Amino acid sequence: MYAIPFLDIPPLRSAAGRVRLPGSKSISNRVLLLAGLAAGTTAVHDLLASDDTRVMLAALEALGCGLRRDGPVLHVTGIGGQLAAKKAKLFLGNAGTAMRPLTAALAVLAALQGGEFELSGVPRMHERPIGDLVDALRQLGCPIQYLGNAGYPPLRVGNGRLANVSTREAVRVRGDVSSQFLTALLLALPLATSERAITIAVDGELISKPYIEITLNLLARFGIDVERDAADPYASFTLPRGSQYRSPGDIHVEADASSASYFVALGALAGTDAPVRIEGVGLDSIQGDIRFVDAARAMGAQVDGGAGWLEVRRGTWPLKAISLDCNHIPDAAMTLAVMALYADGTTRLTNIASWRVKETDRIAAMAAELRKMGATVVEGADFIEVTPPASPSHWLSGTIRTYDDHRMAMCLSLAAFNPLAGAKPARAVRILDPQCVAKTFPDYFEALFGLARVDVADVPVITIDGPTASGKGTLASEVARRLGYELLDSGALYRATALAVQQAGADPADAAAVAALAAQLDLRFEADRAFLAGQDVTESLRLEETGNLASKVSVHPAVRQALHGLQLAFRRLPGLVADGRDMGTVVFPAAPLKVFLTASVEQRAARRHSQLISRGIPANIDSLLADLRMRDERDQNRAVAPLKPAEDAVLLDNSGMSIDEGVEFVLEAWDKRRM
Ligand SMILES: Nc1ncnc2c1ncn2[C@@H]1O[C@H](COP(=O)(O)OP(=O)(O)O)[C@@H](O)[C@H]1O
Ligand SMILES: Nc1ccn([C@H]2C[C@H](O)[C@@H](COP(=O)(O)OP(=O)(O)O)O2)c(=O)n1
Repeated sequence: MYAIPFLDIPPLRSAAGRVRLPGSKSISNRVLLLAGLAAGTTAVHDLLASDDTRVMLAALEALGCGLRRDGPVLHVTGIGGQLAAKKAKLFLGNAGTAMRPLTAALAVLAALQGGEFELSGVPRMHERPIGDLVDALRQLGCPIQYLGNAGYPPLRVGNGRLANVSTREAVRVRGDVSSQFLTALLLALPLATSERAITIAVDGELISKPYIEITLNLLARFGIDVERDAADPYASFTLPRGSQYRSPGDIHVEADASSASYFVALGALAGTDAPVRIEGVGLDSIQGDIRFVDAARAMGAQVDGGAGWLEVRRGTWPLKAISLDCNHIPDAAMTLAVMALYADGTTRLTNIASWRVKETDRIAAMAAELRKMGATVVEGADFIEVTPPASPSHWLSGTIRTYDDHRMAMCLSLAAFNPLAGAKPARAVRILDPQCVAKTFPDYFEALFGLARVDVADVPVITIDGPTASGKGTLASEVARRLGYELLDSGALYRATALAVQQAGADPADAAAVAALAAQLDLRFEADRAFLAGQDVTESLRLEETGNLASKVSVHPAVRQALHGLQLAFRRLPGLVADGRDMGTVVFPAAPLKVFLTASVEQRAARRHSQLISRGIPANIDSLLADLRMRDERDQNRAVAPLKPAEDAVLLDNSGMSIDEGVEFVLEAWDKRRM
């Protein structure tokens, strides 16, 4: 996950390959609640790991459910319909799929068994309406109190005493604001069927019907068959008398069909040479958003699929503008709004009023961000109309706000596509707060970068060269972390070559022998450790002795040549920070930002001294100073790729600077370049 303030996505050109998607959020949280209410243990496979499931799991734990991880499987032992804890305060973040059903289930349990629970969330959750659900639960006689504004969380359900739950009359609930209220009642009301069946009657036209189908499908998996009226299957739902949640034993969570929409769109936009293959969800999905596939086809995508897989290529190009009622695919429809940037006319998406009460007001947010890309957008209470930029030259690069909304971030990342080869100016986008994708798809950007193809010249590189102990490694790794970029510590390659020379007992002066070892270097980096031929060399790599030997073997042109390709391969999405001696002069001569880092030799010796001492390695300042001078001398005066600033390098003497000041200096210089 990119836990950074912003992520710059360079111009993307095409896409191909395979992606396995994380589990569906809607299915995950419904399954968790049902398993938590049922008696016995349910083994949940492929559960989504995300912010929204984490808050649900924390809530279940607080309510006394047993949770046990066994590799990828989560075993949930439910409370069997009996409150184990009668009081709890539950924080539910921004997870509507946790807030609504837990409100309903706990309101019923608290009324029947005497309990008191507080449910709260992040500020945005406290702006998302829940009044219609509360009204429905109050009809049953469940005591519920608003702790903030009437109609919105936070809430207190139950008051510690038993209440009379009356189920004679049908419970009426509005269906035209959010289908999550109906889902919440369907999931919770089996708890109140001991005396008689309960009917839920829907007022108004039910929106997001496919989500109700998911709910009914999962209830059936847990042994509850909801009765419906054949003539009007969305008008009322009856839970039979004596309904009991029965664990199915094992249950698999399908991959998220809404998440699939980004990769279906990717294939439609950029699957030019080979398809984008999506695994974990397919044409057999129980999720309504799978019907996004039809919408994508209507825009021109070529989609194949089967049980648990989809393959998407570009078909018609440019895409065809469409006009579509999106009631059946409310979440995935956002992806259509971004595909509309690449269409041959105006795309109109209607019946999307529910966008306004999601993680953010998605109609307003989408309109604002698409305009930044150069589109013309008209918005109404329940529709959006997107007309693409007049021509590629009207496309704009931009900074995308994401409004703490995972789907805004994922959709708008697709705007980084530049399908017209060589179109100038190429479009890049900056995504603010990229970690908001953690709500449903923590590794979304990694998955995108795994499929996207670029012109390698478009992948930005920042080079940091300088003498030993100037702080290159420290500066480079922090700059890379802050930008979410890859890191190349080129010195480590020369150091690993030095170790290989040592192990082979080769002569460091024998250029051909050393170059042969460098060419076959079996070096692997894994979670901050380095392995040479399978052996952990993290510590020996950093020894001064190794650095000095590296300096000696690196004078041979053949050795440098042998390591050249390896270094270039580090230039990957979304960008690279490379540190060494010749990053700016030889390996990445066209890098848009080159830093030459120096500090006085005395300072550097002192830094190295304290670095070694802090690692428990004995060191002597005088001999370090002598070694450093010798190394500077050799690195600066060798014939090939000597240590020197590139002509266009920014010089940074950090003798009097803190590490943070150095980092800020480079990030500011980078931001200026970007302008
Ligand atoms: N202003 C500074 N910038 C970077 N590093 C510094 C600074 N001041 C002290 N140091 C310390 O200097 C030591 C050497 O830094 P390192 O990154 O290993 O250098 P290099 O990669 O250039 O050999 C580290 O312990 C680092 O924490
Ligand atoms: N791009 C590079 C990086 C390192 N080298 C050589 C020269 C250096 O003295 C050694 C060790 O480099 P390294 O950057 O790991 O050393 P320091 O951390 O600066 O002490 O490798 C090089 O020739 N070219």
